[in-house]
Amino acid sequence: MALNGKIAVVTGAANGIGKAMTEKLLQNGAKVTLLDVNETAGKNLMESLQKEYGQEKTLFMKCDVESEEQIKDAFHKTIETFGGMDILCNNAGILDESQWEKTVSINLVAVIRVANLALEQMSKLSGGRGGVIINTASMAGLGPLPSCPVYTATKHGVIGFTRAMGAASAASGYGVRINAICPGFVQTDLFSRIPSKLGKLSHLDDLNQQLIEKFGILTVSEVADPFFELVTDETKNGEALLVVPSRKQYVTFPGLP
Ligand SMILES: NC(=O)c1ccc[n+]([C@@H]2O[C@H](COP(=O)([O-])OP(=O)(O)OC[C@H]3O[C@@H](n4cnc5c(N)ncnc54)[C@H](O)[C@@H]3O)[C@@H](O)[C@H]2O)c1
Ligand SMILES: CCCCC[C@H](O)/C=C/C=C\C=C\C=C\[C@@H](O)[C@@H](O)CCCC(=O)O
Repeated sequence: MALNGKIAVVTGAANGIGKAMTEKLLQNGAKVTLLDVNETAGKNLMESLQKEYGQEKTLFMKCDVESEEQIKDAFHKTIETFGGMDILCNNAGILDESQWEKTVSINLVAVIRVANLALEQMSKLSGGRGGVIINTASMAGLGPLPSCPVYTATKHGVIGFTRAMGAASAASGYGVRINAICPGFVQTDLFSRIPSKLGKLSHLDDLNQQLIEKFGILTVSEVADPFFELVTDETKNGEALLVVPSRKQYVTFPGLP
């Protein structure tokens, strides 16, 4: 999928991995709507990107992925402004074991809500032109992080949803590929805040340090390249792509007996 003229929406676009996804998409010719609750960071980034890529290439909207109304407004504004919607980067997420309901609400419920609302716009069966959805899961969606069991659960859920929804989309003829990117540890604000976000399991942070030693830490740019492969490789659907400093790997899952 060449990106010139393609139109993307990125949630959690103002910082971290979402910001890197946004920049990668713009570098390759796409137009991008940036969505984030952090209005200051989002507006500052949009102004910077408009100077680099042109006024007509980016749009920022303050948007809380927990709000169905705000997501619907963002998709309608994207289509009104740019003329369509081809790519969704379902990326916004938090890690906060002391606010576990909010973590589930943002990391799983909202990922499902945003994907379903995007399919209403993108599916060829409802007047869309097809495209691709990339859900941001995590290595914690493939193996447990004892210090953050709720976060682990949400990311396992994102991978299960991705695999099932990708199969459903193919079987239904939506024309929309759905994949998950599963980064290991990535140097971002979320990563930096972890020790203060573990709640009653904060005594287990030393286990995290052991895992960080084992797997290393990615830069956001190191996530952007494999992400771009999931966007552009039209053979990829229902995939979970693990990314750690030493390797990237399409995960194979045990089949049903
Ligand atoms: N940093 C890591 O080690 C790592 C590894 C694997 C996966 N992830 C996942 O990558 C995604 C991005 O995380 P990050 O590390 O870049 O974090 P980050 O905190 O640096 O950036 C997340 C962005 O999402 C925004 N956001 C948070 N809640 C939101 C909401 N309700 N609505 C809209 N925007 C919201 C924040 O304002 C922020 O700009 C998350 O889903 C996270 O779980 C992170
Ligand atoms: C406490 C850090 C939270 C960061 C959240 C972010 O999503 C990053 C997660 C990164 C890594 C998670 C690793 C989980 C590892 C264990 O499940 C381990 O058992 C997996 C072993 C897999 C292997 O190949 O050995």
